[in-house]
Amino acid sequence: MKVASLRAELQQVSEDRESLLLQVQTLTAEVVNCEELVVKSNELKEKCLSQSNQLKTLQDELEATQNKLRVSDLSAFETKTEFEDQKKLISELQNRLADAELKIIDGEKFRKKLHNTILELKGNIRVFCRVRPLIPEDSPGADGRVISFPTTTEALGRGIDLAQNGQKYSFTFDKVFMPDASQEDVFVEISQLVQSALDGYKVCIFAYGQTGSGKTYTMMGKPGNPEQKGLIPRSLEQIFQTKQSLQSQGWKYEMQVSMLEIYNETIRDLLSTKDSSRTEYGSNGKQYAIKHDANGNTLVSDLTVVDVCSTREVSFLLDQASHSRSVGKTQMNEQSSRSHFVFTLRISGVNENTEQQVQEKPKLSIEALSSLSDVIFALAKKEDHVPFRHSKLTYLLQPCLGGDSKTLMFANISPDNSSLGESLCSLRFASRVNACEIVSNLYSELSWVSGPIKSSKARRSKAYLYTLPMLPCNPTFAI
Ligand SMILES: Nc1ncnc2c1ncn2[C@@H]1O[C@H](COP(=O)(O)OP(=O)(O)OP(=O)(O)O)[C@@H](O)[C@H]1O
Repeated sequence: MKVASLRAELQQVSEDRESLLLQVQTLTAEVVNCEELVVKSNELKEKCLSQSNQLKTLQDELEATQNKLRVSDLSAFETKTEFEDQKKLISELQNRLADAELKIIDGEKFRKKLHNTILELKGNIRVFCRVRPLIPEDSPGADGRVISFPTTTEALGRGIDLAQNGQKYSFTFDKVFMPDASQEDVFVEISQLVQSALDGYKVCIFAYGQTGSGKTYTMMGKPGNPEQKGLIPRSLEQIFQTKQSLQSQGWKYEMQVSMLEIYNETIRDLLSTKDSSRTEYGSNGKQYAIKHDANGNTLVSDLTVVDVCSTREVSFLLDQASHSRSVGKTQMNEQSSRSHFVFTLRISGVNENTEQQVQEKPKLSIEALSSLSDVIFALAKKEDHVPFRHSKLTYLLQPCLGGDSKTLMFANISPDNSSLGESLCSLRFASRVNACEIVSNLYSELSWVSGPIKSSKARRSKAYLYTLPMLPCNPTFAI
């Protein structure tokens, strides 16, 4: 019984053991599972931690970006406001600029008017006297003591005295240049006239005097020596510089040059491309007829007119003309004093902004020299008939002696005593010309002579620069 009970018990124990073993197995498997789960859980934890870190970073970044966005929004707003302000300012400045431009245009018109008034007050015909220094070519023993320059307040810089046979002859001009006056000193005095040419007025500058008295030196200067450049190159430099600076105000200028020589009543085109050395003087097949149109304008037919844009181009043409003159001189076999050189610059300007014009209508006429005195004295005596048509030269000068035009005559004087007679003659003639100032203004009112020369919109302008040899001494010039 006991054995049976023990067996039963053993059986039970073994069953329990089996069951427990099974449980152990199950639990072992579960433990393994659990361990795996713990590993996984740890991995997940780590992942979670890293992701939460990432999330944190992203959140921080987001916040920073949002901050930035807010700042950007703010600055965009500020920029927009600033832009609007700037736009307003620009529009304000544009209005002010337009006002200023109008004021400049008005100011420029006013300046032109004042400038012209000043020149009119100075006289539309002015005479400058220039005494050249003694040069090695002067006769041996020559001295300049026959000429002196008064130092009284009224005559300083304007007076010149000549002593002949114990007698003193005194003259006063608008300006007297002593022998030491530089080319620059002389140019300073005429630069206002050059400005007038740019403003649309006809300007005529001519040099008068005996041979060797310095006409060419005054007008052209010494080639190859910049300090001794004459009035023509200096005027051209001023004209081209002003042309450049006026471009910003809308002005566009066009310049044309012609150069001719008159010898013995014959006109010679100094810019003709036809080789004049192979032809007789003045007879290169062209007639150079002087024509007057219905408006009273004068033209020289067939004359070469060259468009120029720079001083270099004009220098080239001046060289060409000078060469042509020297060829002509050889043909003439005469002293240069018998020929007259005429340089003409035509200036046409238009302002694209204001549609203003400064324009010259072709008007040129040439005639012989000796009639100049007849014309001047007829003007001085206020005679009904002024003999402009008597000579080519006075035809040429006709537009320059009336209306708004400005004429400047240089009386060039040699200083040596052997030239005294001719110097006296030149100064007497120059004095008579000087006396014509007021008559010139009077003449502008005589509509029968030249007709209207100016309209409010368009003006002619022309710079004439001449060298004229001396007129024959005429007792009627005596003062
Ligand atoms: N102001 C001056 N200073 C220095 N030299 C001068 C001056 N004026 C003239 N001369 C010199 O005097 C000489 C004669 O001058 P220029 O040739 O200009 O005379 P001109 O009146 O043109 O003569 P022409 O009528 O014969 O052509 C030249 O050698 C010139 O260089």
